[in-house]
Amino acid sequence: MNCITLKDLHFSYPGTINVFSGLDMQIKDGEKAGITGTNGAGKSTLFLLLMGLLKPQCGTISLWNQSMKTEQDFKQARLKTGFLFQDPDDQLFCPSVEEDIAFALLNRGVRKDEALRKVDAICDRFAIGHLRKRVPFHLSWGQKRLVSLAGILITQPELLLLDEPTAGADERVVSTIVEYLGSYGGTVIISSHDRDFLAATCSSHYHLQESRFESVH
Ligand SMILES: Nc1ncnc2c1ncn2[C@@H]1O[C@H](COP(=O)(O)OP(=O)(O)OP(=O)(O)O)[C@@H](O)[C@H]1O
Repeated sequence: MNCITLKDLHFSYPGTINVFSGLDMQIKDGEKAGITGTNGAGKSTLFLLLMGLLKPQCGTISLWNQSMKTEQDFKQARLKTGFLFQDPDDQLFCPSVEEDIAFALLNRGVRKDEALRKVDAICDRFAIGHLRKRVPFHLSWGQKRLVSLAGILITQPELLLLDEPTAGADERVVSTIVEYLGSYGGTVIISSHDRDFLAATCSSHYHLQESRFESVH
């Protein structure tokens, strides 16, 4: 089964040239796909379209073989998807790290004591327990990256969309992410300019350029 199928997708930002004019793409369920592409090729835009945060002018987006037609369709799909924004400042908005990490669980109706137990576990795994009471806005870039990741992984999503997860991250953060992805059983799409990181984490490699999504061997 395909996790993602895009057919003849057209998208442009208001008043600008087309980012995509006829993009086709398929990602299988369970695939770990790395995406490369030059600056401005549309990798972040692609993720925003997959999350339903941008709407294509035409073409179809199917997730788990279901065509995404309405906001409700995307809402359901988002419950099963973890999206790491390229800029962690777009992701973190709570007054404390602990609240940010627990947010998605509480938003899904998980009880507070259970959510906090899961926060304990993921903070241990990512060695960020000492940051729990800190204000996310004041963290370093790499710390923000780990907290953002913890906040999306805590729900154990079936699909992970990671937009340049290693940008600005030190070796420890990178190896924490590599280790996590090594034991992750879902579908992952990673946009990155770091080919070594993609080789360490992905089973397939695609290049995005001028609306073409092509497999790289
Ligand atoms: N909000 C916006 N309004 C107008 N144009 C935008 C907007 N966001 C992105 N773009 C343009 O859309 C194109 C695709 O941008 P996008 O950020 O998706 O590329 P990218 O492949 O992720 O690039 P990078 O590797 O630099 O992160 C670029 O030409 C960019 O300037």
